[in-house]
Amino acid sequence: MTDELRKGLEGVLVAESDLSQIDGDEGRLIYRGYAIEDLARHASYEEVIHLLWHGELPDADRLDAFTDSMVAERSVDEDVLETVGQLAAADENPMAALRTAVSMCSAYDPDADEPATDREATLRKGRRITAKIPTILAAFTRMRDGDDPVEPREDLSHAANFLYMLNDEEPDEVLAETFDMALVLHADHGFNASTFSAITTASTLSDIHSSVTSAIGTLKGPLHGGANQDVMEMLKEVDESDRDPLGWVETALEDGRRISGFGHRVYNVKDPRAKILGERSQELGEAAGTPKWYEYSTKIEQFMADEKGLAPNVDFYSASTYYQMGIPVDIYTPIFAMSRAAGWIAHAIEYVEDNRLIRPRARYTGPEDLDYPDLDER
Ligand SMILES: CC(=O)SCCNC(=O)CCNC(=O)[C@H](O)C(C)(C)COP(=O)(O)OP(=O)(O)OC[C@H]1O[C@@H](n2cnc3c(N)ncnc32)[C@H](O)[C@@H]1OP(=O)(O)O
Ligand SMILES: O=C([O-])CC(=O)C(=O)O
Repeated sequence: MTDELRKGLEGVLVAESDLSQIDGDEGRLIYRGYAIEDLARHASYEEVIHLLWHGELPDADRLDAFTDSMVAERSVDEDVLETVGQLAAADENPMAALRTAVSMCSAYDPDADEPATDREATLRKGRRITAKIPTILAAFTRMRDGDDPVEPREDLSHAANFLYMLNDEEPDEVLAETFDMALVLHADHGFNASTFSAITTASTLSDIHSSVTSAIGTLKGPLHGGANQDVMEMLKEVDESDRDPLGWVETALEDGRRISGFGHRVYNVKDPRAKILGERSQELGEAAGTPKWYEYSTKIEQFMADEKGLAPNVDFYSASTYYQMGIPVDIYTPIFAMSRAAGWIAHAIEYVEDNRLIRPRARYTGPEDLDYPDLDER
């Protein structure tokens, strides 16, 4: 036992994993050996899920069978949809609504009672969770606007089907491909905070719905996945202020604010995902004649590098990319969850295969040897 205190578990090695590797000094990310740049360019989200869950990129037949098995699970039980509608009517936070709905899905899962050590049952449950999240999120978003949910389609990819269910309109090729790429980029990232939550829950041999529910709650925070929404709110604030982005950021830093989308526990350089999303944000802005979001972003990026030595993380350029795709700002973080579900499930399954209960300790700094006072003496 060591008494060295590592706040935030920084740099502490707690497990071995075949899933993803991050080189924080070189700005490199790989999923099971494949560079994120290659996967973003060539792989669909379905291929990446297969890679993470089954250890290899599928051949064409396997990909078809895997895609069909995901498509078959897109519909959500009526009771869950009704609850989602109630949460929408109550104007619940979208991440909180997703957390509740995913948790509720376990009541309707045919494998709900199978033990966590049953890998195949956990995979089936994980597949259902991953397939249903887009349906839940699209329904929630529509219902709070007073619109009816749109039934999933079987002939569209995971990414295109979500945009279709969100807008009741089939997305064009650029939108579908951009969204698919965003899902690929967010699918896994080592032992980040939400994945660690998922694993901590899994390490008690609890079920995969509980792991994903824990993880959604963890991703929601502004220091983690919640930052993508904050970035867009910042860019809009800059825009509405009519100030130069540099002046705006300078004031924010002087006020002691953190600039969302910058800094990272592992990357000391620009996040490779931010590079890819930045290019896409620029392309979308040029195509739509709205280059200002990308321009604000690059100015802020330069300023943060010069003044703070901090580089953008994945959340910085996903924000303007989603904005230019017409996606509502407060569902950016649930979209992150939609993708990361694949990584959470992969890690939970991998961890349980060589399980050890996660249970660190804290150094006690409170008082000792107090005399217990009677109620009327306090
Ligand atoms: C998908 C993701 O989760 S990516 C991360 C998304 N989160 C964000 O973008 C939120 C903004 N970023 C941050 O708050 C942090 O950079 C984190 C939480 C991501 C990483 O934090 P840590 O590794 O714990 O670094 P820590 O918080 O100790 O910061 C180190 C120093 O950089 C500063 N710093 C870090 N990020 C920022 C930022 N975004 N804006 C301003 N200053 C920052 C801190 O103030 C600190 O300075 P100090 O030593 O003078 O006090
Ligand atoms: O790895 C982290 O700490 C945060 C992150 O970038 C992610 O989860 O994608």
